[in-house]
Amino acid sequence: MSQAAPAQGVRLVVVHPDKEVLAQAAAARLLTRVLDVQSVRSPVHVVLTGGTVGIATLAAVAASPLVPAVDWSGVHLWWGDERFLPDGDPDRNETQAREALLDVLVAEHGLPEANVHPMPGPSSVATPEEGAAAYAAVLAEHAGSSDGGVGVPAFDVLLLGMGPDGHVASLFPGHEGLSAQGTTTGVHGSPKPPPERVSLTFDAIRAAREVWVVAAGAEKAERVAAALAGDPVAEVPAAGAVGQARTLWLLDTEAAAPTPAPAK
Ligand SMILES: O=C(O)[C@H](O)[C@@H](O)[C@H](O)[C@H](O)COP(=O)(O)O
Repeated sequence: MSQAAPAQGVRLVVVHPDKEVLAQAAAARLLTRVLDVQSVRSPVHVVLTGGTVGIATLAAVAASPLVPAVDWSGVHLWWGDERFLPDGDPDRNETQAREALLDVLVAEHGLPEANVHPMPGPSSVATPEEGAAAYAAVLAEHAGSSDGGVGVPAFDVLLLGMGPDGHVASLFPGHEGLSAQGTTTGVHGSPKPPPERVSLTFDAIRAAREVWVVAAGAEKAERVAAALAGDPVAEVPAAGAVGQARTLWLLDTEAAAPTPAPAK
């Protein structure tokens, strides 16, 4: 896998006072971006992320007065990764997203259940690899001509949280998933529990029109700085999270804090 992420599109770094404001701002940005895209094309494809900031963003969307402005019948929701746990498990990213937002969108705002595309878990497949293969097939079914032949829809916004080790989705430093071929990969030995997961690959992530990395907390600052400095993707996977047109880093002040230079 190439060490450095390909330079493509514009990168913006936006710093917010704290993680609550970050989630509110990311939610408002997401809703207005979906509205803008709907004014020129349909459907709109959005990739969701797990993690505390990702789920807080979805909860902020649910509380927003802008929700009724979106035609949810024309929105498809995907995941960047999923913990390989049974359907309904409280630790699944899907479960947390449904509780935070999706249940209301389906029940009250016309989001078709068929437009919600969760990654398979042990309730329907035997291994993370089977889950990855099944998800790749669904992604390919929805791929348009504008995905550059990658085999995924042209994701309009792909949300990613970032771990303190610089991982995004379930792509961890030094793990083989970083160089996985295709659009999805099974993950074993995740340093962040649970150990088994399903993840999009970088090929899928980089096919997105826009990639938004949301990160909060002092424990992220050093890896945020490393990613923004363009350190090798194998060391800081977030450095590889680049969108075709735009990459946004949406941070709170703690995650954006300058970090001391390493001792000589
Ligand atoms: O399955 C997961 O846990 C997420 O997809 C993962 O990639 C998460 O986004 C980061 O670990 C950041 O999580 P926090 O925002 O909670 O630090």
